[in-house]
Amino acid sequence: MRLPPVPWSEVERRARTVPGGPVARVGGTDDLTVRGLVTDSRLVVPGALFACVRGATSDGHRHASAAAAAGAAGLLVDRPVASTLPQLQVPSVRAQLGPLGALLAGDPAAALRLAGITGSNGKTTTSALLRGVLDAGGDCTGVVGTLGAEVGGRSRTTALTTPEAPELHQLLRWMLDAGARRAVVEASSIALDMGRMDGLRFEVSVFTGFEEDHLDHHGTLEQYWASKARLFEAGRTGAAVVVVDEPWGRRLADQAQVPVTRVGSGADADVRVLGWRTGSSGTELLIGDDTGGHRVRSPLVGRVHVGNLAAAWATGRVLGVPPDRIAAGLAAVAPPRGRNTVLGGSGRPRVVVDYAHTPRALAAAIATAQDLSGPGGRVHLVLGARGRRDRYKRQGLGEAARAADGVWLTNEGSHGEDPAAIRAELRVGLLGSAAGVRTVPDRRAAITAAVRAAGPADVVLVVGRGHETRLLDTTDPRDAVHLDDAEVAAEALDEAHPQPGDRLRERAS
Ligand SMILES: CC(=O)N[C@H]1[C@@H](OP(=O)(O)OP(=O)(O)OC[C@H]2O[C@@H](n3ccc(=O)[nH]c3=O)[C@H](O)[C@@H]2O)O[C@H](CO)[C@@H](O)[C@@H]1O[C@H](C)C(=O)N[C@@H](C)C(=O)N[C@H](CCC(=O)O)C(=O)O
Repeated sequence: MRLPPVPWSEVERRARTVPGGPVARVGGTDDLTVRGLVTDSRLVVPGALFACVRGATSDGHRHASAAAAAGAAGLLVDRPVASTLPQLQVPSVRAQLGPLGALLAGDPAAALRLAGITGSNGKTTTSALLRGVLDAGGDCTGVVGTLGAEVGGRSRTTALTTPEAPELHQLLRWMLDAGARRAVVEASSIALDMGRMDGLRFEVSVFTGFEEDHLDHHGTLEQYWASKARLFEAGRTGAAVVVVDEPWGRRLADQAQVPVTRVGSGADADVRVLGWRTGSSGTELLIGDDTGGHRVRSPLVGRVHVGNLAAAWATGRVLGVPPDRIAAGLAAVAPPRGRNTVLGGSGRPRVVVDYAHTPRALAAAIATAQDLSGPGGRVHLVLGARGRRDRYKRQGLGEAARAADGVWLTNEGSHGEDPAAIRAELRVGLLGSAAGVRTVPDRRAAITAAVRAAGPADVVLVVGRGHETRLLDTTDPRDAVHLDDAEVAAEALDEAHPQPGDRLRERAS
């Protein structure tokens, strides 16, 4: 639906609702209207309001003339710029992105029931599960997160886990127009910190777990924690579902000012995991809650999903979905792309492709690979680390990798950093390890070599990139090349371990 343009005076009125200081209008007659809020001059369309955001590498104020050339109707600034365009000067442009993004998207969040999901790991899977649960309960639910945005069988790509506020509101509008009544939003700590979700009100928010990550951005673990905890403030969410199997979850549950449903395996859990088992065909768990015991089956593979499944169950209950509908929803959700994606098997080695990029997630992924290996089987790990990001994690990743039987050190996108230096830092954690460590700098070659070396009972675990399909080795995004770990693994499996049927077909052709 194309929204009507919004009068300049209304934009000004909404801007004044944001606390923090004076709003000054420079130019722009009362009959001026704007259509859409944009933060990137390269994405400006005629009639848009261009928000000049000061960033880490650039300053939107410097791109005002490019925005004007592209047809922007007005500017949102925190200092006046030399331009013929009318300007709205505010104390903080970032603080306005939520309220004005909402206004210019027709306030879609007001018509949607929202669920937010945060946690160091498990956000994407839990979002997909919750969406499945809500749809099984009879709703049409949109979802936005690391894998992009989806509603009613349609999808859109996004660059960030939680998009900048104007894009987020536009996506919510798109979902609403497609018939959604609810939306599940993945909330990254960086987004919470930068205010991308300010102004959104969640019916329920979910916490899937916490470990050290994104310290390049947050500085300290405490600040990282505080950013995540922000999602659970009383003004932002109505209820919380918290996985309490580790101290950070218990801390959140204890300090939250909203009603909390505790999820875990301990006796204090409101939704309790009473037992579980996982294998190559999926995961089964027994959950106990105030309505009794429930058997849950899911095609998702790996013990790491036990908490995600239980959290989705609990959230479904908080939102009033009956237990049989929740169970049906969880059973119907296919594994999200690159989250323990399992290939091979049936007499061939298995390959697991996973997004694990933190030490604890890697340890869990290796444990899952061990669960999936056959008698006497070995785990071959293909490991790298992304360049120019969270360097402090590398030694911990190396340490976690010691649990594998063999490690293939490789590239994960160096982003301009020296790839050999990245591998050297991973090696520090692996020092003295019994695991055989080989270095194959080219990622495609490393995956292929690991698959070739694997026996029928073995598992090759490829971690770090999961669903990602672009690999970047310079600082210029235009240099990114296509590389899909699952695609490479499937090719290597077919080449090194063809199924009997494949050979027959080859001979016949
Ligand atoms: C730390 C952070 O959130 N950075 C985001 C932020 O960057 P920034 O404020 O430093 O922007 P900048 O590049 O300096 O540019 C300033 C402004 O000028 C604009 N500009 C720039 C160039 C130009 O030609 N024209 C123009 O208008 C930019 O669009 C921007 O509005 O605004 C940019 C524009 O929206 C984002 O692309 C950028 O995300 C960067 C790429 C990023 O990698 N962010 C990651 C760390 C992130 O946010 N990740 C989280 C967590 C994921 C997880 O949990 O795993 C996420 O939610 O995705």
